[in-house]
Amino acid sequence: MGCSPSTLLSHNNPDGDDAHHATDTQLSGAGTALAASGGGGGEKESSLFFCIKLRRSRPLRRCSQQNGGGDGSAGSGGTGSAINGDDLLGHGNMCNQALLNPAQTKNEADYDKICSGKKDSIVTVAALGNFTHTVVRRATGSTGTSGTTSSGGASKPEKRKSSIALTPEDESIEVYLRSLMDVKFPTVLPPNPQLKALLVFHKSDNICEVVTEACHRQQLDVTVARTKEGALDTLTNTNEEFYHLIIIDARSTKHLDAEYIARSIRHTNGHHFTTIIAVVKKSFFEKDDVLIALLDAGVNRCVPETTNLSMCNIELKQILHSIVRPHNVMSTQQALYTALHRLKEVILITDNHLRIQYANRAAERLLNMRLDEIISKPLADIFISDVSTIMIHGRKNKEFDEILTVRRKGQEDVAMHVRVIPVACIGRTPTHYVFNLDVPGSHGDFVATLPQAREAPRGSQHSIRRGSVDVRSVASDGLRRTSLAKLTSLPLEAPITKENCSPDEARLIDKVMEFLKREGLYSPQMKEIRTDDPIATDLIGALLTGPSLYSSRRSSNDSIIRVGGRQSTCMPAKMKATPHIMELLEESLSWEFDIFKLEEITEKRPLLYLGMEMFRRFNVFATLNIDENVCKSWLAVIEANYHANNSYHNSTHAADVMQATGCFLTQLAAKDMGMDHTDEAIALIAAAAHDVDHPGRSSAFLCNSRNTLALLYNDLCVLESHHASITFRLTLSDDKVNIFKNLDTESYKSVRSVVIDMILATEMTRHFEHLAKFVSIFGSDEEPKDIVQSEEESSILIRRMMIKVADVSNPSRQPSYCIEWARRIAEEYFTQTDEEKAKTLPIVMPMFDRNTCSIPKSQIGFIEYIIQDMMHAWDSFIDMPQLVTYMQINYSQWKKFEEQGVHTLADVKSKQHSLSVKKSAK
Ligand SMILES: Nc1ncnc2c1ncn2[C@@H]1O[C@@H]2COP(=O)(O)O[C@H]2[C@H]1O
Repeated sequence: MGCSPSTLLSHNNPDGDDAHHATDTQLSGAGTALAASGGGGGEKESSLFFCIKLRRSRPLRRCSQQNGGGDGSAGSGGTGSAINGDDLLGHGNMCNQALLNPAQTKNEADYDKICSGKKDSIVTVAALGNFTHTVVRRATGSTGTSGTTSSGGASKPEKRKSSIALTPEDESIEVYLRSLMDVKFPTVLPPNPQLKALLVFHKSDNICEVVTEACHRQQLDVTVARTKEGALDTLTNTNEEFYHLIIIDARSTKHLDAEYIARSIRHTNGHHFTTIIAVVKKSFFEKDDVLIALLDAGVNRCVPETTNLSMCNIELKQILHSIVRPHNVMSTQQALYTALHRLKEVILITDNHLRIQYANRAAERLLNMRLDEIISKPLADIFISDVSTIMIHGRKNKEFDEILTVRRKGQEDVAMHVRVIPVACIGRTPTHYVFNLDVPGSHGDFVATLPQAREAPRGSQHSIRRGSVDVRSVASDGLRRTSLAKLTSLPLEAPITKENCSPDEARLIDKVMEFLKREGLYSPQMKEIRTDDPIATDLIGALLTGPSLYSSRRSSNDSIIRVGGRQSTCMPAKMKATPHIMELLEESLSWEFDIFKLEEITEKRPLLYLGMEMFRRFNVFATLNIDENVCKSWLAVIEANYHANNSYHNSTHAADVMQATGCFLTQLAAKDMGMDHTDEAIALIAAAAHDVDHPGRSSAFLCNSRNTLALLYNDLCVLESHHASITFRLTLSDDKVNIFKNLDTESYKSVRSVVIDMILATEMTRHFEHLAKFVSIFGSDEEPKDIVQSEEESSILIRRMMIKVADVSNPSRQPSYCIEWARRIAEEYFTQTDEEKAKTLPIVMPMFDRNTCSIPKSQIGFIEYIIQDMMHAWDSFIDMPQLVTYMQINYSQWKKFEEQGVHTLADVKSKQHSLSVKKSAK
């Protein structure tokens, strides 16, 4: 046995005695992984780590990662065993492994001494990063070689007795133990600098003094803050400041708000794994809710105040041992997973039944599938070759190394060099297999050179400047692509100009303008509508202008609108997914999906069926940690609260928006811009619920008719506020439909705020503001570094734009669907006008009279003023040229209809009929 790579997936018991843990291989294995990544510089490279295998009864051998192990049995060849700590001990040798920084090793570890071959020598060597200590002790008590602290290791070890047989006079004993503690966790290289503690106490009373003294006894580097601002400043202001442990005085809320401080720390970058302790009054433990509040805020543990130094010391020791150290390890592992995820090489990890459990980004790219399509897949599905020999090798703890053919979704198969390492998290039989795939002969770059046809630019912010399809070649209907220059120059001018100022000042003004645009301080005006186009004026005016326009008109107290108070209790969600429905839903992520067919074959319950399909495809059940039946009931309740008698704003529209959202999420993921699972779930939920309980009348109508909703929301964003509000009222009304019930308080809050934000973004009066912000960020010619925009701010803009586009994507659907949507919305508008007339209410859109209105004209205006720029911007960002293509085709079609004198609903219906007859004749 030599130095063996170990598993990332193993679960070591963090407790237990020190001597035992010194034999753990996890650290050494991971260390070799790092050594490998160090690039094989041999002993000259001080960043490399060597494994030293120490045996009780045989001379010590030293091996580097490069030569594959002391006795050569566990190299990269085919005879290696499953990587397992116990295995190293399993041959009757008392074998320890540890890491040595080679530079230190040469000077400090006396190999000859270690290799003296004395039978009773238990030797442990630990060297950890810049806190390098090599301590070599013999259990007999005679002095071994002790190490020194390298640069950066400022620890002053305290003398103490060891629980194992070490000489009491040894000066490095504390350091030794500390290093030893670190090697016992399944980690690579836990950050092991001087442990730092921040004490947040508003004054230095005796409790604070005892805590401070205890920290000093544990050799913590202590900083004290007296106010919450001071504490938070320390975390954010100082360069790369971090603390392993933060102790907050939570005895009284008068001086310090511990809950607030803890929450803020958790939200500070880089402090997810900081251990937060709250010092509380003894009586505190009687108040369960206070305890929960602190824990919810991110506190790891509450400890009672004490003036007893030794009690405090013991408590602190336990905290360091059982919370701080595992946190340290977890943060290291997290970093490793991140690195693994970004590796150029393809890594897959399966369980012992060869079901895929983990795939890194390169694997997603190779397989041309997204992570959630890969996870849980049987390995046999991604290889054309027979994979049974992998198991056969694995059961014998042998590595596998062969050429296999990999299936790539929608792409040509490819022969890959596949190396498989069996690993055991527990026991000796492999529990997992780690796969490393590469093209034979290539040097890790193959995946990066895969056909880039569907490749998107990488990075967190994606500009829409990159070339998109030349839409002029797609349609020759006179509709011209609006240039991005035009988009970015939406009428956002402020009353200052750049004329007569220096270039520097002009640049500054540009920056300020850019900022102002993004902050929405300047609401862009809509494009000037041609006065000879009264239908467009009516429609666009109604969509983009607030209710004030109508308030001066006549009003009535009377309205037939009854909103809310519909189906709010849980209803049994009966679903009968017939083969027909199932077959149709197979296409549910296609832009050509037939939502009207689904409406028909589900007997007007498309949202339930499509919703379940989307939730399943995007793993929403797992993301929300919720039972499928709860999701089913939720969808059923939401669907029941859409008004089936609305011709447009019914559950088919909701399903359509959800379907479009699913397409966009898929495309974002395919372009390497994918959202995380929670954001995907939120987007789908918001889409499903975004128009729930829509009365089939506009907000202006509700204001004019003094509807209670308009009164409730002060005429502002009446409908959207109502959709968001009722979504949550319905969801929380019954545990059986509460899809959020398993979220913790923080997650629920953030999910809620994003759902609300997305629903409110569908409000059309802010259409150009949202569009302008989106374009100013993603269509900017500046590099993202010049744009002050956090990742979160960017994703807010993307989410808003996504739901907006989905909401009004009907002119970008294939022609027959586009016409049907136009017919439905026109019917709804006409019904509103009918009612306004009947009740002598102000008429919001007088041109939308069923006897006179030209539907093609309304669609031409809608596309020209609302849809066109938005689709170009979105297509340029997400790369879905079909959005623009269909829009162009539909626009031409409406123009033709207009020329042919097609105006009314009856005309459009007859056109629809003749089109469908033509289609079926083909
Ligand atoms: N094809 C269309 N023609 C005219 N107006 C539309 C069309 N599609 C959507 N809309 C309007 O755009 C609005 C977007 O928000 P709502 O769904 O609340 O209401 C929608 C309709 O009023």
